[in-house]
Amino acid sequence: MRAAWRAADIRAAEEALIPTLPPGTLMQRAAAGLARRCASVLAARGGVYGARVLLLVGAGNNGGDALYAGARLASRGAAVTALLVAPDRAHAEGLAALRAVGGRAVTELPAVADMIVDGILGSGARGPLRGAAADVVENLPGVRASAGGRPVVVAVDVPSGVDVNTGQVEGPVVPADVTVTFGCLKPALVVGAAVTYAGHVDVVDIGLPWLAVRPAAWVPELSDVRRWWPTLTPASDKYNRGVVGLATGSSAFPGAALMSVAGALGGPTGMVRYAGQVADEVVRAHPSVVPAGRVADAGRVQAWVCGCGLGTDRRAGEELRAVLGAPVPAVIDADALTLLSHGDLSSWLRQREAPTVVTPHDREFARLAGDQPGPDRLAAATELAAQLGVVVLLKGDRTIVATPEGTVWVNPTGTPALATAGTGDVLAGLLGSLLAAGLPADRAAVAAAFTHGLAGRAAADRLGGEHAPVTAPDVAAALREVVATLAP
Ligand SMILES: NC(=O)C1=CN([C@@H]2O[C@H](COP(=O)(O)OP(=O)(O)OC[C@H]3O[C@@H](n4cnc5c(N)ncnc54)[C@H](OP(=O)(O)O)[C@@H]3O)[C@@H](O)[C@H]2O)[C@@H](O)CC1
Ligand SMILES: Nc1ncnc2c1ncn2[C@@H]1O[C@H](COP(=O)(O)OP(=O)(O)O)[C@@H](O)[C@H]1O
Repeated sequence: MRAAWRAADIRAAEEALIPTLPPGTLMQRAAAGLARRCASVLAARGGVYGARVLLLVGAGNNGGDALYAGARLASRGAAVTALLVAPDRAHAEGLAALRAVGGRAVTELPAVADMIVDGILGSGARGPLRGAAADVVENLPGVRASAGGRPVVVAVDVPSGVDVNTGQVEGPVVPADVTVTFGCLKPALVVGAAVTYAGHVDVVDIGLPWLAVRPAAWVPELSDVRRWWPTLTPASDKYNRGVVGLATGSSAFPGAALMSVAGALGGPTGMVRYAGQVADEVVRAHPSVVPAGRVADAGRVQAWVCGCGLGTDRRAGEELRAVLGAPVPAVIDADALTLLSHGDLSSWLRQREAPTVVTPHDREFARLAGDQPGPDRLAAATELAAQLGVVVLLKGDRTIVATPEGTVWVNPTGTPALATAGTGDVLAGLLGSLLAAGLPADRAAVAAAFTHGLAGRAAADRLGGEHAPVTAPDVAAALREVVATLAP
């Protein structure tokens, strides 16, 4: 797993480190890593020698990094020009270093550049880009590469125009093909609208120590999910692998039952029970499922999934009560979230001792929290988790998992291929299976979102690419193949 820290925490760590090192060491490390990456990008596009590199240089140290990196590229034969956004506040030593190797400073945007290095703003950004910085960014689309087409853009630390701590984008922004970030990830590189502007993210080691404060977010990796995933042993049987129950679907929404059951069958449990109005359809589609009409009649399970397509009538409310009253972990999704937001049921949630995961998309989140998550999705998910005392899985292109204790995860595997009806039901079923198999609620939620994202990608690949018309059954089918690759 990788951590994304807030700008102020990184700054504090850097300031503690600086007195222990010769002056300028951190910036030189940053600039060396940046220049290395720029050179490899240029090499792939015809070479460093003779390439026209335009540095966008802001008033702070982010501009300093760009200037020193530009000097390194100039000494390898690149034609480097620095556009000084705030000429009287540009990093003086960096500018001198660039000039010493033949680089030029300008105050007007040139018409041609093969590469743009965006050093306007980094972790010192406050609010949307303003003044001369905003003007420069508005005019960037007019710059063309020598061979025609668009210059390749490398962002220094973060793309200029993003909120480093939340990933919010409110005004003009410099979209990057590559972001070279220093020391560690930042929230804007993993969550929020900013993510789409960062391109490929490279972390350069500048010797920053592991920070002693809680990260803004953790980003899981495949190795984490592999480590957590329950394994089969010769002693496994259908009961000790865990049994998951699904109180989902209704006569009005039979598909939600089928999709959630398909998700559960893709998980690690040994048995799936279904309790609901469409048990016949479920068994016809999935003969291994053990059916019942109501939660009370379903037999023992180690976790419940409730809500996908359940409806919001009196019967649905009774089923949700039965699930909330059961002393086993529960996933509360879709219609069950709407039911929760209505009556007295949220107090049932607080009284539960077994772990609960709620899985809202933005509109369901608004029903629970009173408002949509807004631009700071990390904070929104964390606040709701603390308020309800449950794990919150906030769906989106970067699904967030927040615990009541304040630990936050951002899933990196999401794909727009999942933006289709019923994929949330598949996710809920899979999550229930992981809970029933004994994973702690936060790990189960993180592993489910991660694997679900991989399944969305695999389904799209199988149909020909990311724009293929993926459906929820495709995702459920791909899930079983993805899970097969998780074996140690
Ligand atoms: N610390 C270290 O040891 C290391 C740091 N490193 C590097 O330093 C970077 C952080 O540098 P930094 O703190 O100087 O801030 P930075 O992002 O350059 O911008 C500040 C300037 O921007 C201005 N400004 C702010 N908001 C604005 C807006 N919306 N629109 C327009 N202008 C705005 C603001 O102006 P002011 O508000 O003061 O008028 C101020 O002058 C970091 O990202 C990394 O690249 C690396 O070298 C590794 C070692
Ligand atoms: N643009 C997107 N990028 C990545 N994932 C997405 C995107 N849009 C939706 N998803 C994912 O698809 C799923 C949709 O769930 P949900 O809205 O509950 O659908 P349904 O209720 O129809 O099953 C969630 O896991 C969500 O994170």
